Amino acid sequence: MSGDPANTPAADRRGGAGPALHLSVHDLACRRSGRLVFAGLGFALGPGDALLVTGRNGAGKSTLLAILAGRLRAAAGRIALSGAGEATLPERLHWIAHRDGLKTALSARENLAFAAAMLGEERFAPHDALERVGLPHVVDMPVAYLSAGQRRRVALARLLVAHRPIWLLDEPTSALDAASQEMLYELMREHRAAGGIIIAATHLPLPLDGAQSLAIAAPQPGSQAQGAAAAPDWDDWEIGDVSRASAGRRGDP
Ligand SMILES: Nc1ncnc2c1ncn2[C@@H]1O[C@H](COP(=O)(O)OP(=O)(O)OP(=O)(O)O)[C@@H](O)[C@H]1O
Repeated sequence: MSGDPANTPAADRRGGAGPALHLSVHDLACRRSGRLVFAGLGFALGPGDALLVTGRNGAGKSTLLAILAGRLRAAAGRIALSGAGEATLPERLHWIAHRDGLKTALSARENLAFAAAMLGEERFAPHDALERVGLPHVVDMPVAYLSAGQRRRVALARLLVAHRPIWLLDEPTSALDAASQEMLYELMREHRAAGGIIIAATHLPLPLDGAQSLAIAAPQPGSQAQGAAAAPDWDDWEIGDVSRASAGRRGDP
């Protein structure tokens, strides 16, 4: 399939055949090891939108992404997803975390084939995705033999082997040289032009035109995470439907 947004059908530009996807977060709070990490976080994103999440080390940027990915439970708040049909939020997103999640004994191609099989909605073939991130020469090399920047690029190639309309990117430029950063910026531009949503946690400026900003600050002394985490329920919610509260899925490891 072509990666050129101009060749993408209108339904695909909205992230699928259904209605446009919207994601909103209201009054989100998180505790880790009993300590309140953040409280009162909120934002609303639609097709083509981007959110830059900033904050000092330990502010909770990765924690926010992990909650959205369904890996951590929020202490309070609501996450509303509409336009996803029967799909859950974790089923509609890619999460490129600090750890690359690659199997070191497998080749780059095998890692991407595995990811495509796991994620479904196949898009680029593994070889084509590796070509796109500038790594056609390492397709059959075990990931253990790759440099940090090459491994990061293989991880980023996962964005291309399966279609997911929401990208969660944690320090996406980490270990990338200048040319690879430009490649990533182009992928992000194409994704947004095709109606995708990007949430990026970063310490460095990223060229995401018109992006919203969310600066996570330390919670005020005495602030509370009100309410209990609800059971996960990722139905097709309407934004602002406050009667249907949700939080993440699992407790802190
Ligand atoms: N596995 C864990 N168990 C308990 N607490 C954790 C765990 N991992 C992180 N934390 C705590 O959660 C808080 C938020 O951490 P997080 O990694 O989300 O911060 P961050 O803003 O992404 O930081 P950085 O800029 O350093 O990447 C920190 O206080 C950290 O100590």
